[in-house]
Amino acid sequence: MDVWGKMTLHVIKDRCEVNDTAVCLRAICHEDNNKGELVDWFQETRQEDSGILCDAGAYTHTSVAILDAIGASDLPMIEVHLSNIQKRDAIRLLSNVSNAANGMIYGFGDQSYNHALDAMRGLIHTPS
Ligand SMILES: O=C1C[C@@](O)(C(=O)O)C[C@@H](O)[C@@H]1O
Repeated sequence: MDVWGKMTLHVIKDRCEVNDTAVCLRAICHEDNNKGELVDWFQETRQEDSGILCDAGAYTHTSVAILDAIGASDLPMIEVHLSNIQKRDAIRLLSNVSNAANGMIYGFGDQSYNHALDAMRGLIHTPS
């Protein structure tokens, strides 16, 4: 079974990083296999950052450090996954990261990221 699809992260990144000038949204993508680097990345969120889309990969299911770093950023966060983590093996049913998430989008392959960007646009631009 093809779980993740054929789209490379490089292409997904290029697609997400296209400036959306209509709503002043600019995505910056960061990919790292090292959990500490990811924690650093979340801790270094910049003043101009408005939100986080997070696919923590396998760390989703194991990392409290990533959860804490995202929580400390005080930014809206949408958890994203290529695959439907609820439909896979039992170990993926638990997400630590979702405790800091405004919402989750998963199971749409590479389109998950587009849907998550749309959802983030809504979160950022909906007056509270
Ligand atoms: O690394 C990954 C990829 C994933 O985050 C996804 O995007 O489908 C789902 C995780 O369970 C898995 O460990």
